[in-house]
Amino acid sequence: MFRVLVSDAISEEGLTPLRTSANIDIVQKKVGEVEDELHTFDALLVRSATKVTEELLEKMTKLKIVGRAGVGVDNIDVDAATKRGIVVINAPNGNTISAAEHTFAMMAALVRRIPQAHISVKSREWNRSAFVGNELFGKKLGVIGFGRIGSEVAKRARAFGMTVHVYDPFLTKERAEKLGVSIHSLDEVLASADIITVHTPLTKETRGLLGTENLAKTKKGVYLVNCARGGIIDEQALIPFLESGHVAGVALDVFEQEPPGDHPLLAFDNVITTPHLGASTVEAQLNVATQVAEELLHFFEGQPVTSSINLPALSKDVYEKIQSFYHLGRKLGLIASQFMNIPVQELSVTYAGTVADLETTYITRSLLAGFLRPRVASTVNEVNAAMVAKERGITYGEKFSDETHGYANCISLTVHGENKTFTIKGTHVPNYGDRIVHFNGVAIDFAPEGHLLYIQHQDRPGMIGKVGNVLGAHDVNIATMQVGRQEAGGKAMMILSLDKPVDDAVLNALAQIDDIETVKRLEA
Ligand SMILES: NC(=O)C1=CN([C@@H]2O[C@H](COP(=O)(O)OP(=O)(O)OC[C@H]3O[C@@H](n4cnc5c(N)ncnc54)[C@H](O)[C@@H]3O)[C@@H](O)[C@H]2O)C=CC1
Ligand SMILES: O=C(O)C(=O)COP(=O)(O)O
Repeated sequence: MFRVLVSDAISEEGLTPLRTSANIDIVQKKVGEVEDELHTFDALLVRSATKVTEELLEKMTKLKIVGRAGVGVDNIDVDAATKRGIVVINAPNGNTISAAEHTFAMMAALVRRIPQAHISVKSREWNRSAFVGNELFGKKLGVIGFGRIGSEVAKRARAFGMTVHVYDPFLTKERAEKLGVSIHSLDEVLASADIITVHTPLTKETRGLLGTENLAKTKKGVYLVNCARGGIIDEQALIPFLESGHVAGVALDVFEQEPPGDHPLLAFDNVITTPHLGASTVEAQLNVATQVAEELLHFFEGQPVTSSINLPALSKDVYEKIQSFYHLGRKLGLIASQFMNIPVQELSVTYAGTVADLETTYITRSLLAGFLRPRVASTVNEVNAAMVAKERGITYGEKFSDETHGYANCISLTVHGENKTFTIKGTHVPNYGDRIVHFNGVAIDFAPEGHLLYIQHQDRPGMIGKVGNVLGAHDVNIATMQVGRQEAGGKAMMILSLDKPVDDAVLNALAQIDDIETVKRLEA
């Protein structure tokens, strides 16, 4: 049974896929109301209200996944989640249209002073001359951040006869042209726009993007809209620009602190606000809740999730193609790590044959997780493998080659430690399974499964019998045995698959046999 804590208001209808699963128990409570049970939840579903801090994650010891029913994950400590191997997913496009429409509604309301006029009429006034506004038609709209929402806002602006100037350092010229907008530098947008709307995520780079210095570069009489995240426009910096009339008006759906309390900006007649309503439509809420609920189900069923913030994105189709290699990668990493039980500096993975055309990033992450697992006490999986490797000073890289050694596909892992290098190669044979085909310089063929024993020895007659005798004397049954050698009479090896793990006494007894150089226990 998986336990899901839903700690913000999430569409009931959207949660249906989770509710109909017999294996899932949903608890809809605020974090503060379930303090004693936090360690029992496998998943946490939130919107923007719950702050998913490192402290909270520390208490949720069983947590495997955080789902954000919406876009912005600035309320989630993604690094802290990644460090713990917790997947973070969001619903990136379910509320795009609602947020774009809300932005447009705010922009129109701002330039036509609709909220102020509304309050006036409700106060039994009829003062038409006090609410003369501006047209949107013919104006220049500066869009900062041209992702999903920014581009939908631009489409609507064009329909209103506005010219759109975009600043987004990650936007390609081709995409901008396709959408009928022109790309400019930030300074150009600031200097030319009659209205500026921001649609970036809140990051280190975008916090305070419109602060004193940049606000001073805007046109006198500019209107500003923030329906993205509080803090992209610096609230304190804005005050003198409103006081001087340089900024003609501001529309804010979001604040640095929500709710904003008795905020000085609220005292300005030309600041209009809504309480973070961009995504608050029946349609958007149903979309985002359904998206995260379905993703959560996939996750619990062991299927890939496609909207993860801290994992390479993987569609079901791609997952099905890489699944076998993903397991092979894990085994290669696991075995190599035990064999090289010394500090290592570098892992080099080479893909050859059919596997080289697949989404290898994910396979490498799996291999890395397999490698790190015997070395770290905490959870390590594809989510945090890269981070854990970095913390431990282990670098890794991928290469591609044509050298398949005669197999349809081949993954080769070379581990570099101090004064020692180890290479293992594996292949996946459809309908047969994973095979290790090269181990420590010797061509061999064995399945990376169960309790394995590696024995390196000199190639002499009678070695197999001697090993069999020792294992028999210790009541250890041999399931399979593979032998290989570099050359007749030279370095040779055996890989045995045993019915049970062997203890140190057995290893010591084997190591006593003449011509045996190394004995290692490997669990796969
Ligand atoms: N008010 C509300 O209820 C809602 C607010 N949002 C917020 O709207 C914002 C945009 O959401 P989406 O369009 O879905 O995200 P998106 O990820 O599709 O687009 C963000 C864009 O910002 C650009 N960007 C990143 N750093 C930048 C920088 N330093 N300068 C300029 N551009 C930069 C990116 O290249 C990207 O094109 C997010 O902050 C999101 O949290 C989203 C939905 C509802
Ligand atoms: O999706 C987003 O980024 C939003 O800002 C929507 O926030 P909400 O889910 O309405 O708290």
